[in-house]
Amino acid sequence: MLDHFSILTKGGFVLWQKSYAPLSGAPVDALIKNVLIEERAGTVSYSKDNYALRWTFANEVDLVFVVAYQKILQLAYIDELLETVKRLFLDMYSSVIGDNQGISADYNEFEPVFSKVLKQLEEKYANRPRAPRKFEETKKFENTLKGSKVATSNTQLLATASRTVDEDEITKNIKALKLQSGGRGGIKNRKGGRVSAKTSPAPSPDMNDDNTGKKKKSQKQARVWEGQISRGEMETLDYSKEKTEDDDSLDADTVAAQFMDQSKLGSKNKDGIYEVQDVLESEDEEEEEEEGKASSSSGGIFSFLKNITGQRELSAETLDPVLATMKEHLINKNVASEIAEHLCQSVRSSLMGKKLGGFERVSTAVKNSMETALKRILTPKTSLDILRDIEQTRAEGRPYVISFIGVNGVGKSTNLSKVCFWLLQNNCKVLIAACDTFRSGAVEQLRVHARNLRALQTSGGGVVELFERGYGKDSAGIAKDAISYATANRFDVVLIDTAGRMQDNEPLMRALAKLVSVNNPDKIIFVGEALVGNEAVDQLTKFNQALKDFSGLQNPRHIDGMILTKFDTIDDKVGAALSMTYITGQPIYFVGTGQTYTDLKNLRVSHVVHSLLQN
Ligand SMILES: Nc1nc2c(ncn2[C@@H]2O[C@H](COP(=O)(O)OP(=O)(O)OP(=O)(O)O)[C@@H](O)[C@H]2O)c(=O)[nH]1
Repeated sequence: MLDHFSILTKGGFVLWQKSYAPLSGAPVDALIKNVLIEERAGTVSYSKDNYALRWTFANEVDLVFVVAYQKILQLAYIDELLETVKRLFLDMYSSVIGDNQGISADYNEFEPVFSKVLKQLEEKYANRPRAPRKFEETKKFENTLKGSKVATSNTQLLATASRTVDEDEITKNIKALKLQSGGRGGIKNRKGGRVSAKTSPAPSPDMNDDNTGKKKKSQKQARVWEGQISRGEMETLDYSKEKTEDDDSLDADTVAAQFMDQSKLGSKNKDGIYEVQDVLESEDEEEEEEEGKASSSSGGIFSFLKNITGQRELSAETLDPVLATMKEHLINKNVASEIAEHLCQSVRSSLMGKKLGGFERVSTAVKNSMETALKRILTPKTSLDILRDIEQTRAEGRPYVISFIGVNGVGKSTNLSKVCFWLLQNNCKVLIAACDTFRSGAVEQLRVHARNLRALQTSGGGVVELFERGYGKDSAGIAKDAISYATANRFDVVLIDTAGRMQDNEPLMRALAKLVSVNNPDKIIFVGEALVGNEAVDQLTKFNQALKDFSGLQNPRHIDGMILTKFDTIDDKVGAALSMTYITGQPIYFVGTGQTYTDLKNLRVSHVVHSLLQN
């Protein structure tokens, strides 16, 4: 028995609903928020707490039909119920569902119709062989069907009645299994999701230079992992006792000349807040956008779809070729293929059955729908105003804590330092906690940054200090000590630098989850390269999973946002911005655009959407 059926407008207004049991935890609201609004409608089902939810669209009138039932139940009639109810409801009411989507109409007469349909379907399916859910069951089921008993007595039943549900269910199960075994492996093996850099990295000075005028031979030394370091080495590397303050005599102008680009400096807004620059739109971008608006089917933006001509009603036949082109286009822009597929499915679900007006083309409808979907995904759902949050924690008498996490070499330390520069420009007192206790050179790298930033700030308002305890020690403990020190000494912000780690390295992921659960930072920022392709899905999913699985907390934390680095190397292949936002549902706080402290920028949604959709 099902628990609930709703008929809603796509805007979330309920036209008609029927509940057979009180619903706990608002599963339909969760479906709207997490699936329909987040452009995940291309998926076939959604589960929330104990409920399974399925739905179908009537795009011609912008309605959604949703059914909720206990997920332990195997209700084979759900698909047929949804389709039948949709057909009958539209037969009865399509004339009243006009411009205001039938919000004021009375649907009481639908109640007996619905009940009758449900009863008939329940009876019809009661006598069928059960469609299995798991693959082992599917196999058994297939064998049973092939076996003499069922084969002789149920051949006809299979050929007719079962077709709509059981066979489809079996095919779906088998397909799902293939996807599980092949799909995930595919992502992992296809590390080559990377795109080649079209523009070379900015020829700016390397921030890892020790400022002596000589470049280090190599930027990094070999990583020394926990357990491999000898006691002697550890003592040599433990700088916690001897603090080197003598380097504060650096001249601000010299450092500025090397590590800042005046032309890239942000500016103060009317409230006196220092804001970093926006990623610059390409010179002809705005022009093209106008062009695209005026004539989206002829040249310029979206012309990659232009050869596909339109027809009156959108069907699988008319939509699929356009969506296939769109998917390929998104993948070429470096969107993870899995996500390009989900998105196109979502757009497909929202367009099927829709009637095209006048001379509207299929490609224009797909383009418009995709543009809306991209904007919806990329628009931040939480505030990006870190400075306001800092004000709040300052009032609470504690520092605001941000931890920077991510895989190796993506630019965590460098971009942490750029964020520190931005905070210093906003008069904050910042403590950098050197919690990469694994890679030799990591602490010294931060020391150079802290020294440079201090030098740059001699005329500014902020203050920066480094909290370091050397190598080989528990990073969670060091972060804790740093936060206590910052609280006692009235720092506004603690920036925790963590060791880079691969998402499959369980011991290191456990250590990260511990750092997070012990210190409960205000923000967990994932630092990821804009170059990453399919690998983005695996990295973010596994980092989030580890924070959940290894935290030991009842309410585990997750990634709160991202910094996308090396944005200067990707030209218009901005797909990683979309992939990362789609997977986490969290915003991109900044993008890194080079190797100086002024190479930190804001990323505008319009810029990403435009770059993704232009030729
Ligand atoms: N072009 C470009 N290079 C960057 C950017 N951000 C960082 N880098 C460079 O990327 C390299 C790695 O940066 P790090 O900050 O050491 O990376 P990390 O993630 O801290 O490294 P691990 O601690 O080893 O995990 C350095 O050479 C940086 O200068 C960026 O936005 N653009």
